[in-house]
Amino acid sequence: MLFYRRPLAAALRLSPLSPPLLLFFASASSSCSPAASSTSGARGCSAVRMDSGMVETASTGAVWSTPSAEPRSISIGKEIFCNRSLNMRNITAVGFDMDYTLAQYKPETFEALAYYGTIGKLVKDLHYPEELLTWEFDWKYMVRGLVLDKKRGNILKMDRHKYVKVAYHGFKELSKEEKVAAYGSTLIRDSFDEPDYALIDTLFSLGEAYLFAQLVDFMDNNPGRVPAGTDYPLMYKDVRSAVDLCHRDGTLKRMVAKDPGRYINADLAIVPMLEMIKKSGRSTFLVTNSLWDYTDVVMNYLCGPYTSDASSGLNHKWLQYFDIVITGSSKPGFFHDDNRAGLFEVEPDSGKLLNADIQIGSPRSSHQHPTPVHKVYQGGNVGHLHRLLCVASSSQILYVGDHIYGDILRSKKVLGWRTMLVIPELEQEVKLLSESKSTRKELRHLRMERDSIEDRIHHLEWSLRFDDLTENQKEKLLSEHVDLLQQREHVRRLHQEAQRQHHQKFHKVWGQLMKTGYQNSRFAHQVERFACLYSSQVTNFGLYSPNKYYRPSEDYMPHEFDVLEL
Ligand SMILES: Nc1nc2c(ncn2[C@@H]2O[C@H](COP(=O)(O)O)[C@@H](O)[C@H]2O)c(=O)[nH]1
Ligand SMILES: [Mg+2]
Repeated sequence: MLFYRRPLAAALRLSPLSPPLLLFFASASSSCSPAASSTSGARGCSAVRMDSGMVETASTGAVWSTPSAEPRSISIGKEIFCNRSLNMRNITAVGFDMDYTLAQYKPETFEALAYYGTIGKLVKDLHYPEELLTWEFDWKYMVRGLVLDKKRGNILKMDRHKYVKVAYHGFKELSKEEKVAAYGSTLIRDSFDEPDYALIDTLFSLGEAYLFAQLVDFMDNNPGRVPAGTDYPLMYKDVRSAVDLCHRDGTLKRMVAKDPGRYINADLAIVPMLEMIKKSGRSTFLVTNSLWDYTDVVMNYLCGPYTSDASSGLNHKWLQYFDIVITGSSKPGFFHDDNRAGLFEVEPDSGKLLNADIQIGSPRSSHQHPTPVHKVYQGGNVGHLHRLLCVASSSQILYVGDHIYGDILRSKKVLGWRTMLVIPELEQEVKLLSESKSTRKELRHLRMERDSIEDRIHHLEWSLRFDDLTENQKEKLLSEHVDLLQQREHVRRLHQEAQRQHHQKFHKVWGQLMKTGYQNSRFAHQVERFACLYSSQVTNFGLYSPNKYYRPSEDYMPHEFDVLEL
């Protein structure tokens, strides 16, 4: 049966500020009291259950300043790692992103919601076959840092030089030859960027990447069953539009508002961390792309144990922990100086937007609290924020976010903000890494052995070129050569298998997040370049002194590894 394409349904073009949506969240508020939240949020417990298998939420609520008899040690999975030195004494304002930074979504429920919502729209609005409704989502399959090749229907993992090291067509792994044929040309180095490629650089994108792979497989095996005229890029576009709509039309947010604990990990350490920052004399701010009504739902849930009483739903008390809140910020555009987006004041109870005809103080030097007239805004740009915060220099701002492009790259590169990237996957990665010391040693030995055999082979082949060898000598060298080739093949296989097993401990398909083979992955490279600090959870920030001087570890070049026996 053929399904015909029609232009993207008008339904896929809702305005982000659609009034019904704002109204919906205003009326949904009563269902968001702590009493209405689900059991999985573990609210009120002294520790939070690790639901996702990926994220261990911080969670006794203890912060650095909590009095304790013994000095606390920080487990490696909760450490803050430093790429570029940062003295907190120079920081006068600490800002936070909300989604996937303060609010850690549970992928098994939240991303599943996005996945099934997207399929619903593909079938209903874009005439994909109903069979898609029976598909299932493996939320652990895709990882951050992957790149989708929209034209070829491939999913790629690259190293820091943008060499494709792992590649799948749908769910079928490409052979080495196929990889080289598609991506091996060193003359035409692809940038692997939009519009032909899509970067899976936020946890929000895991579902759409998985669905794309499923659709590629489906189309290959059932060419007549996707809407006529559909090819891989168009399929990606359809998925993207449908995901986008799920974020805008309430498919996701309505469900989260009904039961935040089902979709978001509660984290009792958020409020103590924010309080500690404020007590240290710094301003705090929130800049999120979410609109006010949803921001209020999520923040009320996250700060709820400290601010809610039985009679109130969304009481906005969480606002006390922030000096400025900017919603609907449209990052990364927000960070562009030439962004002319208007700034609106948000009236918290009604959600009404008013023109922000504000009297904002001029920049002051250091450690002075801003005294803005209002607290909650929508839109605007970084210039507005600087004036609201009264910072003298952008390097006095530390911003914590989860999205390299949306939160970190531009804010650091162009504005000079200091940045911290939240990478929930890191907790598991460092744990496995610390357990794999002996395997890594073994891998290094195998690699050295392979190198040494290869050198002997080359030497032998060189010797065989000389004419003055007797037949006897030649025969001996040739038989040694055969032996060495066998040995090399043996060690190569051992090494390859050990390497494969080592990577599979991290992820069955894509391996270690921060590495591809021996090289840093493209994702790791971006973390290194753009994030001053990085850590598994935002609340790890509360485990350190607010005046800490973060210093990077020593850099090493390849020659130093051998000389220093690292
Ligand atoms: N319209 C779309 N919105 C999206 C998409 N992916 C995520 N989102 C929304 O962005 C904000 C992220 O907020 P922040 O706090 O991290 O700045 C949140 O409301 C998401 O729902 C998308 O593809 N389209
Ligand atoms: Mg975010």
